[in-house]
Amino acid sequence: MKRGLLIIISGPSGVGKGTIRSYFMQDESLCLAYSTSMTTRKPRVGEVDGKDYFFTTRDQFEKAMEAGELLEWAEFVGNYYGTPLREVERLRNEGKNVLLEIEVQGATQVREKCPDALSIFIVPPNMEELEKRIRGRRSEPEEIVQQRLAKAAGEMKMAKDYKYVICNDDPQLAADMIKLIIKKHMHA
Ligand SMILES: Nc1nc2c(ncn2[C@@H]2O[C@H](COP(=O)(O)OP(=O)(O)O)[C@@H](O)[C@H]2O)c(=O)[nH]1
Ligand SMILES: Nc1ncnc2c1ncn2[C@@H]1O[C@H](COP(=O)(O)OP(=O)(O)O)[C@@H](O)[C@H]1O
Repeated sequence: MKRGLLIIISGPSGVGKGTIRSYFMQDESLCLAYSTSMTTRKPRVGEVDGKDYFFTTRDQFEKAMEAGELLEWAEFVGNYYGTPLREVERLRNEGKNVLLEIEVQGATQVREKCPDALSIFIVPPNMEELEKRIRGRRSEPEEIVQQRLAKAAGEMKMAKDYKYVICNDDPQLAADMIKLIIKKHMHA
């Protein structure tokens, strides 16, 4: 069986990564599996442990890191985030195209380890719209929103390292473009 692709999707907090994903994730022809990350961030209302993230303590996270259980990891606005390696390998060996929704430092680590990973960066139409979206989500206190927005400008500079850059103006259109990109690489 052909090994599945490794697909990285990055973009600043609030750009719409999760929203876009909900438009294409269930498309069976893409044969996708979402890699659930580990994080020390507290769950948001409605987030499910083991589905959205594996919510964990700093201590447990550091143990996983030291044991070499993570494909990549990074600290983002005061919390650790990382990708459990074993599950990614298992799914790819089953032929699934594995989607990593990770920030820019982690993406750099994955590209170094897996140069054939397919990478996509999502940008907002403009920074005012990004601010509107992250505030509109009402998931973080003001202080954290400020920190995430302050990080966004630096993250946008990393877009050049990605194979594709997509603007999330209309989420359906952005999802359709991602579908086309994945299909092209599946049949390459
Ligand atoms: N490096 C890395 N980044 C991750 C991982 N999981 C999530 N992230 C990124 O961490 C950042 C913060 O995620 P989160 O707190 O869920 O906020 P959101 O992206 O605004 O919904 C986002 O850029 C995520 O893409 C991971 O396993 N590794
Ligand atoms: N194209 C879009 N136009 C307007 N609002 C959007 C668009 N895409 C996402 N949103 C909204 O922006 C907010 C952040 O989206 P989300 O998917 O949580 O971002 P991310 O996963 O990148 O942090 C949500 O409230 C979502 O409904």
